[in-house]
Amino acid sequence: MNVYLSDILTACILFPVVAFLITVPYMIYQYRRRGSVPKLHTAIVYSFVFYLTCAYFLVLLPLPADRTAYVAYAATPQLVPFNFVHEFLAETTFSPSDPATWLRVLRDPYIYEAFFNVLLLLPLGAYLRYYFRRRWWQALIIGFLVTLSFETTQLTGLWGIYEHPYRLFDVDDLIQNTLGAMVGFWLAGPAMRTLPDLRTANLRAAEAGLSASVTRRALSFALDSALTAALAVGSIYLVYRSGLVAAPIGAKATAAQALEATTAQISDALLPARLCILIALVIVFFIVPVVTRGRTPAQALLHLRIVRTGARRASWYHYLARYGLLFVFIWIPWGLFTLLTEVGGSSIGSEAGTLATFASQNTEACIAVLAVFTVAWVVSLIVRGVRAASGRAPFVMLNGMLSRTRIMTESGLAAERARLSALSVDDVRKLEQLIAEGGISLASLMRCAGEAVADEVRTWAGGPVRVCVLTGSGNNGGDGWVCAESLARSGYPVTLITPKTAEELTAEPARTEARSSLKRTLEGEFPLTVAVAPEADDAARALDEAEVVVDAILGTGFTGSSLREPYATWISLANLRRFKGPRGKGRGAHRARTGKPSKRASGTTLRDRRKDAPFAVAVDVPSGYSAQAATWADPCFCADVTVTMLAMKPGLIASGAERFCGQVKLAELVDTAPYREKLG
Ligand SMILES: NC(=O)C1=CN([C@@H]2O[C@H](COP(=O)(O)OP(=O)(O)OC[C@H]3O[C@@H](n4cnc5c(N)ncnc54)[C@H](O)[C@@H]3O)[C@@H](O)[C@H]2O)[C@H](O)CC1
Ligand SMILES: [K+]
Repeated sequence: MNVYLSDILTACILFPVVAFLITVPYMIYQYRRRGSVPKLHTAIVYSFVFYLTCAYFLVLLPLPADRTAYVAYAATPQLVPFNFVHEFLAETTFSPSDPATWLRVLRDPYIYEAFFNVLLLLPLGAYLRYYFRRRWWQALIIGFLVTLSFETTQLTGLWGIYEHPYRLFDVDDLIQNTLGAMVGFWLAGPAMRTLPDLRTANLRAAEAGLSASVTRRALSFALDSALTAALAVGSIYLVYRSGLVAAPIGAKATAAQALEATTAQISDALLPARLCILIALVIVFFIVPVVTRGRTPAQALLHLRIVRTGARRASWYHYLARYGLLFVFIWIPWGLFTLLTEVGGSSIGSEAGTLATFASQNTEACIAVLAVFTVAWVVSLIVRGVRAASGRAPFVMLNGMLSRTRIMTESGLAAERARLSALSVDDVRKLEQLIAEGGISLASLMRCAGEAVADEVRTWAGGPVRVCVLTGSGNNGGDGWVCAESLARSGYPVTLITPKTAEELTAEPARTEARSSLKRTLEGEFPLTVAVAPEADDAARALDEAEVVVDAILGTGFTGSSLREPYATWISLANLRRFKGPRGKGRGAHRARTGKPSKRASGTTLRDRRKDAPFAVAVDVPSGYSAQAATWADPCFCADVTVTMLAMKPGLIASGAERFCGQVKLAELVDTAPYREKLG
């Protein structure tokens, strides 16, 4: 026991630091991928690394005194399964009928060691289910492999470092540890009902990453400044080292010599150093952005870009104006300050003479101006920073305003450009025709559209979860068929709900795609459950079981102000499932039976979705929502993400669209630029 405790104590002191160092690359990866570090994920990864480090060291320690130490009890592996039960029964005085012996059981080494062995891998099982979203059999295999690695490390004397095994290879440890992983896995299930859904946290992190936050920009400026400083210091060192110019004060100068040097001498000799600083600034803040079309080195690292207002590409003079102004603003208070401090100096340059005389006569006034300027600058910076942090306004600095430039994230820029190049629904149809005339068939567009939605599901789910695809009888439904096939092929259990058989569909290419997909699944190429015009109860069951719902009922072909059956019921059921939970879990039984639309269920925001709600993806546009007019029917599908095809549509970028569309992502499917030109 003491061994365990002292090991835990060492771990408590040392491992938090080690775990943090291991977590840092993860944070950098997340920052670059999503543009923000998801706090919850980072905390979980940190705790996981910390736990694994502790667990491994608990297994390794204590080490033998020297490399050749022979540990007698560890020499022969214990290969009899459940040996600890035999040993316990042979030695124990425990009797179920005698309560006085009950406590003794807990103090029996066979029992508490078994208990600790189970406890050791219990967190692993929980992490595997909650964070890594593994299935039970995957947790079983991983749990077993981890414990096997523990035992083998002991058996091989830390992989040959020690000449003999120093801890016993015990098959019972394997059994108990693996059991622990499974207990953790099962306990995580109920716990997950109250724990936050990490996949939604991912969605929020990606959303947060769209905007160039103040912290991200401050970090980028700090990194660029550090790089500039490094370049400047390096080049100054090289310049003076080369002997081409005299150092301001000779390396071997005495203090007296240094004091004798006049301000002018120092100023002359400092000129090359000042030039070095200027060149470093020009390289980092001008030349690199020109070469990379709008990114300083740190901005490239943090996925930021300088653009003109309106998300247009900036030119070289924009970078010059932006950073030129910034450094002028930074320099003004500094220059004023220098001027003031140099007053009374013996040799002020003639050009500064008049100013200096003025400054010497009005020192207090100059200090006041300097203070007011600096305070106003800092206060305005803080005010704009706070406003930006609260999401009320983008963080625009004065130099940005004057140079008409902005800093945006790469993902935010893509979203903004997509928003600015939105097309009306009619234009999207014309675009489709132009693309088809250009040689890319509508069927292949449909395949790309379905794949784009399937990719979105895969990114979110991270593993094969149960999916329910709701399809309509038009081409939006066709996208749904392609998506269902793609997911089924990657091992996702998919149920596709359709109002008609594939044969009865009339829209093309949806009919052809649905028929061939059905043929392939009937031939056994991939498993797909197809429910044709199911009863409301059956549809509800499929939705209750699903972890992802794909809405491919209606797209841009939706007309009117209400939905016809069976779509209205399906959408109500999907919304009910997301906002009220599965049947029998707080949802009215009568509503569950009839699938009667609930007014409250539609048009609720992401915040109101249940934690265990399935992830909802709308294909092109949520069904019941007008992609053109931004009006909606009751019910209207509420999505977490809408994957829209070819171009953004006016309804998707209208204010309040988020309520139904969630996050809107553009799937361009093909390079639309040449066809847009033809569209005029
Ligand atoms: N055109 C292409 O090749 C591609 C299209 N893509 C996807 O297709 C849809 C647009 O398809 P379309 O067939 O024009 O319309 P819908 O599927 O959205 O709907 C038509 C279908 O819906 C019925 N309907 C209309 N209004 C209602 C209503 N109020 N209630 C019930 N039913 C209604 C109508 O009768 C028709 O049967 C587009 O959004 C894309 O998702 C591909 O992305 C690319 C190729
Ligand atoms: K849809």
